[in-house]
Amino acid sequence: MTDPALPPPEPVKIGIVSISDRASSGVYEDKGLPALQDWLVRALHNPIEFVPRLIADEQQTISDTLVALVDAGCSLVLTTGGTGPAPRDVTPEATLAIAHKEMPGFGEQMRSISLRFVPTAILSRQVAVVRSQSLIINLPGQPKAIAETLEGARAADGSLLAAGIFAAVPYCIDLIGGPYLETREAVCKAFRPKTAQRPLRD
Ligand SMILES: Nc1ncnc2c1ncn2[C@@H]1O[C@H](COP(=O)(O)OP(=O)(O)OP(=O)(O)O)[C@@H](O)[C@H]1O
Ligand SMILES: Nc1nc2c(c(=O)[nH]1)N[C@H]1C(S)=C(S)[C@@H](COP(=O)(O)O)O[C@H]1N2
Repeated sequence: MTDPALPPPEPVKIGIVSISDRASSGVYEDKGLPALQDWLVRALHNPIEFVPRLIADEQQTISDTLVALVDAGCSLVLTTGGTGPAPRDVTPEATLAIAHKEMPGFGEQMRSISLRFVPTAILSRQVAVVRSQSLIINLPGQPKAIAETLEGARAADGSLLAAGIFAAVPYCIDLIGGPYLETREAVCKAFRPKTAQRPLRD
């Protein structure tokens, strides 16, 4: 049971960016932004202000969009799409171009989790970086890959086979000076060292 004396969760601004030539030009319906939004609402207790962007696979547009979202105060920016090897897949290059620090563990863990779902997981060149007080993470373009990489792989009984990368996101955001993110344990159990933990909400 949640202690009623707990202060309310801090608000957080999150940028969500769907990068797809076809979705951004109307060839197909964008499923990236709804998938990102749905998962984050399920996973977090914090009130979220989403800043959504649907853009084409153009390196400069992607970099400019990421910088604008960071400047607008997004503590977290999640992108989906454009991480593969095709000529128009330039999301990692656009992300690294505006990085202050690279965070290689996120990409490594996402590829490792994703190999439990598809052998082509190794084709994703996804990266994560810190820019100012914002963590930016690339996710693959397949809409189902969003929950897979954020939440992890589960056995039929619901137990975790591989931890999703979101478990490490709240503490990373603590360390770069952002709001205290509180996750719903049924979706994602955030890990923080004991000294950084506040009372759990559920
Ligand atoms: N925003 C999206 N909405 C719905 N489905 C998507 C989206 N992005 C990707 N997909 C699906 O995932 C597949 C792989 O994504 P990928 O990012 O490689 O797309 P793509 O082949 O480069 O084309 P595009 O950039 O035009 O979406 C796509 O072929 C499509 O079926
Ligand atoms: N979890 C997960 N990861 C995944 C996939 C997937 O379906 N699920 N698709 C893979 C495929 S087929 C490709 S080509 C790469 C790059 O995808 P992108 O260009 O859409 O970002 O992500 C890979 N990673």
